[in-house]
Amino acid sequence: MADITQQLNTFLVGGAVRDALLNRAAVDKDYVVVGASVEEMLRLGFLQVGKDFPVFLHPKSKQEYALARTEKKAGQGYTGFNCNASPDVTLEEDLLRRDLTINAMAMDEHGKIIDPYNGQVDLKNRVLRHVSQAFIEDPLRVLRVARFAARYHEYGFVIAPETLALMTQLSESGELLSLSGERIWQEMERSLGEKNPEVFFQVLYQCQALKSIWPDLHNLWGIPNPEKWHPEICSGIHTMMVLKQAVLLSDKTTIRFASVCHDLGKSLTEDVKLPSHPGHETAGLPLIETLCSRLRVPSAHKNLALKVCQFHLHLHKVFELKPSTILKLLDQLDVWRKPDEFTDFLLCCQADFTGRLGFESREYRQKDFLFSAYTLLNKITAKPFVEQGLKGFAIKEAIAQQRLHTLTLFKTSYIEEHNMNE
Ligand SMILES: Nc1ccn([C@@H]2O[C@H](COP(=O)(O)OP(=O)(O)OP(=O)(O)O)[C@@H](O)[C@H]2O)c(=O)n1
Repeated sequence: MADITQQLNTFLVGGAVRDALLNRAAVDKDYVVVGASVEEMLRLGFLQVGKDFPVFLHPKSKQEYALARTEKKAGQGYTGFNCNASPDVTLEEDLLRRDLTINAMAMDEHGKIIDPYNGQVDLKNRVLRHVSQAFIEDPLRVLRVARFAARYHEYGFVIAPETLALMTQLSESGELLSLSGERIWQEMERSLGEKNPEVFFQVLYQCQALKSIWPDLHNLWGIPNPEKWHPEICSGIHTMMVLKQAVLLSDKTTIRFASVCHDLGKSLTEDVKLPSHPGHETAGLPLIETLCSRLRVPSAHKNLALKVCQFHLHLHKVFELKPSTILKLLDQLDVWRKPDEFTDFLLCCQADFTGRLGFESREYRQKDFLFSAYTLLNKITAKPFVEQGLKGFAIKEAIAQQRLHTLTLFKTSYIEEHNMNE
């Protein structure tokens, strides 16, 4: 039986065309339909999904088919659009409302590319360029361009100066404040999953968007650190270096997000105390809480970020801590109940340590030490104490004693074995 799309004039559009030309696998396929009406789509069996726009799902393939449309911004925010999806809207008109030239190409059923805004030239020259002034009608596009810059950094893409100027204009107009937290987080989390997420934040910093969407992170640029521990000096640059190191260590966006958050408290250090940052670990906690509730950041991301922020210095200094303090640290990290989060915490601390100019390939023994200590202590169970007839609180006490004893011996032998006495 013939597919219902054969009765329509359909074109593959957007990301699928772009990624096909880049020889990159596309996640979604979006189609645009020219010359059809809502009634015709429904009659053919498509399922309407768009509330604000005439977007449909193919009943079998579940791929997206949208009627060609033009849009005009009518008010503030995302929903303030006047949309015209009448059958006389042309493909070129539909492509004109799109964000970037590389996203404004279409492909017909024979594989022919329709490219009225020179997307192929920009793709070849590795340029992210807006299609028209309609770019500014959707402030989310500032974040999208930053995300594409992060994703395609490895291919050598840069943002066209005139597009960056438009992004700056949009950011400085305050329009970004109308974006919902969910939409910001969606772009941020996707960017964190890309190969060069630091480019996302750098671009947003450069065009002043970070000032609107995450002012505490923006404020880190220009905040100095002691040169001995931070030859790169600037806290913003350090944070980006940490994120790059986190990418080398893990694919998890939880780890990458926590790496970005770990030094936020430094934005609050009083000038007289600079370049040191006493108490920045606790100062950062409410900043993370506020951001996470504003952007509705998932709890796994938030919880790891809070732990890394509060305890990263404890791990850096772990060899200076008494065994009883190390045990307390393990309890505060909730390692006995959350071993996976603990290993993520260790990776974040490693990224913080190696994310400094000239420290990139330095060994971070603290991680190895604390993980080995945890593995050893985790073998201590209640069983022998139960067999001795101990009960309730006495068992807890006995386990704590045994852990302390084991840790004391382990720390001494570790330090000796690694010649770390002086
Ligand atoms: N704010 C937006 C969102 C989307 N689009 C257009 O809609 C297409 C599809 O959007 P989407 O699926 O969100 O993005 P993709 O470009 O497919 O990118 P990704 O690979 O990240 O899904 C884009 O290519 C672009 O032409 C746009 O112009 N402005």
